[in-house]
Amino acid sequence: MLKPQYRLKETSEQKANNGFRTLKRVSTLLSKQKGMLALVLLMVVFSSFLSLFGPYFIGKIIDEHIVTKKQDGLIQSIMILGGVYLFLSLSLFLQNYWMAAIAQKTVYSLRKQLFEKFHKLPIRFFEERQHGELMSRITNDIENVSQTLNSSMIQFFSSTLTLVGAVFVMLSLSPLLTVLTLTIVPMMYFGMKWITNRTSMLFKEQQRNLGELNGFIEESISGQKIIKMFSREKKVISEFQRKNETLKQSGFWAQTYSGFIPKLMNVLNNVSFAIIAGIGGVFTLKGLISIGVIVIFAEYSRQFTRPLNDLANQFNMLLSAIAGAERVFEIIDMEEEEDNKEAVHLPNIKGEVEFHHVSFSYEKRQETIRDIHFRVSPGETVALVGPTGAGKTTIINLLSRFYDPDSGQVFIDDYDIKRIKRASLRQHMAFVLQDTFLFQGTIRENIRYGRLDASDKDVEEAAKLANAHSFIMKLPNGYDTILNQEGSGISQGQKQLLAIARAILANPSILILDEATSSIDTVTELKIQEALQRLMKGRTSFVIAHRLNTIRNADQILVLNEGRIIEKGTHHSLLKAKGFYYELYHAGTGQYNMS
Ligand SMILES: Nc1ncnc2c1ncn2[C@@H]1O[C@H](COP(=O)(O)OP(=O)(O)OP(=O)(O)O)[C@@H](O)[C@H]1O
Repeated sequence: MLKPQYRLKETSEQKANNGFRTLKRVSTLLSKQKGMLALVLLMVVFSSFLSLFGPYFIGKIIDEHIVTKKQDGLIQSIMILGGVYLFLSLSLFLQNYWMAAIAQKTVYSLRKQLFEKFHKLPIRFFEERQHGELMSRITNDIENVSQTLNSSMIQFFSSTLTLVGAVFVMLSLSPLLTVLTLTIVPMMYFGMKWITNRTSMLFKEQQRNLGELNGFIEESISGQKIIKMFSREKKVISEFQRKNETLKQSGFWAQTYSGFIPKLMNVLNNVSFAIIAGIGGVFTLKGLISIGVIVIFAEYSRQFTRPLNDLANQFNMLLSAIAGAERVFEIIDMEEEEDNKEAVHLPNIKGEVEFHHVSFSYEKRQETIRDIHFRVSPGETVALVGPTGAGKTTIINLLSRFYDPDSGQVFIDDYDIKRIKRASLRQHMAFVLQDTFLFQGTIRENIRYGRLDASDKDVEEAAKLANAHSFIMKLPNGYDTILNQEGSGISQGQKQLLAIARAILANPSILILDEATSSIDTVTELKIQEALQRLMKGRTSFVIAHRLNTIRNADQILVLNEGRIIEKGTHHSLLKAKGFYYELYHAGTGQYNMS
């Protein structure tokens, strides 16, 4: 396995640049919904204004009606105040409603793009990466972006506006009291810095521990059978307890420190209130400001400590969403497995295959196969044999264009397969592999995967030819029995019969068969052999062979060792030659030992 190559080390400057670029890209995505976005921004401005105007108006009411005990117009003012808060609520509701729509549309299209991209990437991409990690990009990372778009965008703008607006109004009412009230800002900054320095480290540790614990849980659920087989339950539970304990410890400290934040904000709010009440009171007595101004200040100071706190939180969320979006874009930008511009559809073919001096390596430093050269006539069966790692699967990978040769060519009926559209090429092939992959769905749907437009009758016909019909009919719901991905409920051999039915339905000219190494009961084995004979009849078949019977019947045996074809011929001619094949055949106790 290759190591993932996308984790290149970045300098901090590159990181900032990338972050900025990602942000720009997200805004381009958002700008597709300009109209709605403009409405949201309008509502944000409106609500920020109203949330500043409310306290200001309360202050005015106190000065004009309460302090002076003048009742004229008081009712009207209170009604206006009621209206202000009503519209404030309405504008908050609307901005959330529209923003949720924008965010969901954006992540919907991002998710769609990413999923479609997965299907355009070469198989190499998936072989080089952990599947769980790829899945987390389409789930966790996109969710991260979604949450930030949903909440942080609005909060970011409204916090900034409220903050600027509050300071501006406060300055216009009493510059001196404003400066005194703002003295808590540096205290807040240093206090928050002290806490976040500790929490950011602890949260990372908590995430890491959580990841480890989740990985361990996943592993022990999927490995339940083996755990039970070896009676390792106690060991697994004690290992789990150790990881759980570590998570508890880091979680405890992360929560404890981050729990200080609201306490600190509370203390500082009280300090600012004390400053405003105390010093504001003195100013009022000296006639410098009115009582209403004290009320306005008290209310505003509450309003700007909150946005300051929000902004810090939003910034953290924004950073993690950028990281998420970057991981998503990274895949969206990857080079696709594209067909040649002149690539053609493969018409009906006879099934002649030729490898013309083909060499290939998965990794640059080591050549996997070298100068592979052979020709197969239509309808022939070719057995690929050789020790493990000899390159048998690689030859199949090249024939089906999961990879392309570094040099040399592969021909099907005189078409260089590089000039054939991949999908068209694979339509002429069917695969029966060791590990049959079943999708969640009915048996009928799973067989129909071979040819989607096949009728129920075709499906049953194929199942009969594959010797699968009788076991299917014995299942409680027959062809409508639902299988899960693991195909639990049916045996290994029965899974292979289903794979053969699929291949029969696909009716390919070229067949690729990776024989199972696992032993299957003799009756099922006979059924498989019989079904395979029917399937292979009249088709060019490539068999990664493990069974003596298959090899004996092959028209051609290619003996591979260390990436080269070292011998070629039929079973008899190769035995007669007394070379590598002969050695393999007689290896050890005279048992057949091909892989
Ligand atoms: N995706 C890959 N990336 C890098 N190296 C690979 C990859 N797949 C296979 N190899 C290497 O290429 C060589 C040939 O592998 P291949 O799978 O073709 O062997 P094989 O003959 O099919 O073996 P087996 O019988 O065990 O399946 C091996 O050394 C293997 O380690």
